[in-house]
Amino acid sequence: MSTVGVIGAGAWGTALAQVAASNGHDVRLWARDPALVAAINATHENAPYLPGAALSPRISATTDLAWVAEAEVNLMVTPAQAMRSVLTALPARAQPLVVSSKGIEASSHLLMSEVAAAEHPDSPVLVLSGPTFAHEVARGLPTAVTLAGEDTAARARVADLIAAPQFRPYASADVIGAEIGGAVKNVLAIACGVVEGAGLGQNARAALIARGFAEMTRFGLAKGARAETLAGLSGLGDLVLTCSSTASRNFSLGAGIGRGEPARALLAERRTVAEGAYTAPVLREAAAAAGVEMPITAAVCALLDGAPVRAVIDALLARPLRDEG
Ligand SMILES: NC(=O)C1=CN([C@@H]2O[C@H](COP(=O)(O)OP(=O)(O)OC[C@H]3O[C@@H](n4cnc5c(N)ncnc54)[C@H](O)[C@@H]3O)[C@@H](O)[C@H]2O)C=CC1
Ligand SMILES: O=C(CO)COP(=O)(O)O
Repeated sequence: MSTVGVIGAGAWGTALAQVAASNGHDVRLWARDPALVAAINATHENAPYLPGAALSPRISATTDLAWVAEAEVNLMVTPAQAMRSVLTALPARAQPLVVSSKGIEASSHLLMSEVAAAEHPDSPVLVLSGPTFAHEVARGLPTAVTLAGEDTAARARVADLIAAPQFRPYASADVIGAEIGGAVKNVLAIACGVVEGAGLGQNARAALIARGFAEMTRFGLAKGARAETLAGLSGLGDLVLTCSSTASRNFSLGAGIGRGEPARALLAERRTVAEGAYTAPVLREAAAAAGVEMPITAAVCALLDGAPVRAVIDALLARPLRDEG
């Protein structure tokens, strides 16, 4: 049995820790908050972020990043905008880093795998992404993910550590594609939430998923992603999941905006991260730089900036008619 490090003890990091521990591995789960660490170790529950999940005693929470860095593999699961600072503090070893967060760095427009490669050039970098609500994974419900990485030996080793009948990693070499799907779908999930909150109906939501997927594909292809990755678990799969359920933080943020609640207030009252709110403005800039049209992303940005819901929807619907392809 091995030692697996998980860096970031929110809902997803904790669920991934449980996956590795259920496979018999010792798990070192890093959090920056000593009170959370103490509570997880005392109660075997992460009550603020993953309430109700009984955690394996093989999971040891810690604030000691150097101790976690000794693990055979480290899963990186902090909020995207915190990823670089945590990677900078993480002692450099040559072991694999598995990026499991979904977002784009605001200051650099870099994907998380690019940030990881820049900070830890000797580590193989992989991406784990897909339709994975943390609370379902923690309950052991069937889940499939894309595990992307160019280093086939590292990818096989990571798959071996985390795979279980109810947690199926599908291998891919398309790191960029796996990341772009996860980052973009968070923005589109906000848009789908708006449709729900504003009461625009199921037809509109399905149209938004399909046109959002077209938007994700245009951007992904421009950045070097493969079409089949975008149509797979980490792209379309995750888009469908998060555009369909209030269990998605991004969708529920959008639903509040759609009901007319101010985005700023909704974000201020949240403890958990809705990555789409941070990805949207970065994505809009990155898309403009790549010459890619992303009208739904632009609409989400306008709504996050406080534009009235009705005006934003009317502007989207008034766009000139065009070919679907
Ligand atoms: N929750 C889910 O179902 C899934 C989440 N993800 C992704 O995983 C990443 C983490 O999300 P969750 O675990 O859900 O977040 P969360 O909202 O449940 O918890 C965030 C965690 O990050 C910590 N944190 C906040 N700022 C930090 C900083 N500056 N440095 C270090 N730690 C910091 C918080 O204390 C908390 O422990 C996100 O990118 C998210 O998109 C991916 C798949 C599923
Ligand atoms: O990424 C997720 C599921 O795959 C979680 O989505 P939310 O962050 O919108 O809750």
